[in-house]
Amino acid sequence: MSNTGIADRRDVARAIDALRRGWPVVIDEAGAALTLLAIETADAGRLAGFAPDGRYDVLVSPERAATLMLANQRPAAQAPAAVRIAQVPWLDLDKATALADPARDLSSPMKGPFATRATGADGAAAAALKLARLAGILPAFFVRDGEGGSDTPRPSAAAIFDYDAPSHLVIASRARLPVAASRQHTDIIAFRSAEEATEHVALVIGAPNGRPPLVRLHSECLTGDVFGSLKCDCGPQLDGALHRIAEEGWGILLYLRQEGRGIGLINKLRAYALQDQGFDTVDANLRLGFGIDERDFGVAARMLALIGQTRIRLLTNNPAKVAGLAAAGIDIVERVEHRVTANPHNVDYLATKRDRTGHML
Ligand SMILES: Nc1nc2c(ncn2[C@@H]2O[C@H](COP(=O)(O)OP(=O)(O)OP(=O)(O)O)[C@@H](O)[C@H]2O)c(=O)[nH]1
Ligand SMILES: [Zn+2]
Repeated sequence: MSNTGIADRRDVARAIDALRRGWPVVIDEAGAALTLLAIETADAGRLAGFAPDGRYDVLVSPERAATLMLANQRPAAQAPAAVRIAQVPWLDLDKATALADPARDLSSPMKGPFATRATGADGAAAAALKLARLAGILPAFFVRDGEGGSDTPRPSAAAIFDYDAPSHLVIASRARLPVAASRQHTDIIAFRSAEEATEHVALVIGAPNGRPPLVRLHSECLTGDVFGSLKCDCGPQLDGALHRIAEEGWGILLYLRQEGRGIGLINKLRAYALQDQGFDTVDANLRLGFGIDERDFGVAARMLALIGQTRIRLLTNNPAKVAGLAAAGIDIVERVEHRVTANPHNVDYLATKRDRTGHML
């Protein structure tokens, strides 16, 4: 179970809420603390309240720093948790926004030079980036050392890292759900963690027949699943997976609420805007300051364990899903290829999956 208590988790929840509203947050880490204000949700008044003396630095992710061609001075083997850009007189809200938001990279190229300095608290800085992802905002902050006000949410770095641990997930409800793809008995199971608003779902099609179930991990894609977007392959993959499982007569589709490979809908649409400028799906994520794939497949392993099916056949082309599930204790007896027909709009996306993220296509 969890390493952190209810009070810790409440502090993380309050911090996520505060970031989205443009309020400051303090992250505690053994003896050091960072006070943060998210750049995306800041405005002039909030920034003045955050730093009445006008003193602040800017904290960005290593991925964003690489795009900006900045890095903390460290041995190369020791990748920085985050990169802290020291304040210079002209680093105002507008310039900080340009540092944070790649939408303006082409129209307003960066002005420098910038100097970087030690983050002050590496664990807290790394936790800040995770908090941004949990809040669905750009991972970039105004930062000061030490205390905030007495009413400022103050989670520990450890509580932030533990916050979305798969062990918090429980089955909340199970019901019958006839679906167009299948004539077999189908159940829908909803999972919930007290911490997160998102509800993961499993469709259990057919009944155990002695063979390990055919399992598909599908990550949420609003644009592809609901609107029939042609930019990706999600819609046809979802439909194809349901039919494939139905043909087998027994299997499970996990619908994981990990929109945009874990960066959330708004950040995915920001990545799409960058793709409109010519960047591919990998570079768009990196320019935004995220990893290429921010999903944790431990959640899927936990769902399978709760359903009681930990020996499976996995429908995927993605080696990271195989590795992630195996690392979380799932026995994958077979990987089953999951191809769909390309279209003119997603042919480059599929080529990038093959060439840059190791998909077996
Ligand atoms: N950040 C980002 N996410 C995307 C983009 N295109 C699709 N996605 C997301 O990628 C996820 C789709 O992943 P999956 O269908 O699980 O496929 P996969 O990881 O490529 O692996 P397979 O099992 O081989 O299909 C969904 O969450 C989509 O929202 C993109 O350009 N940028
Ligand atoms: Zn998609």
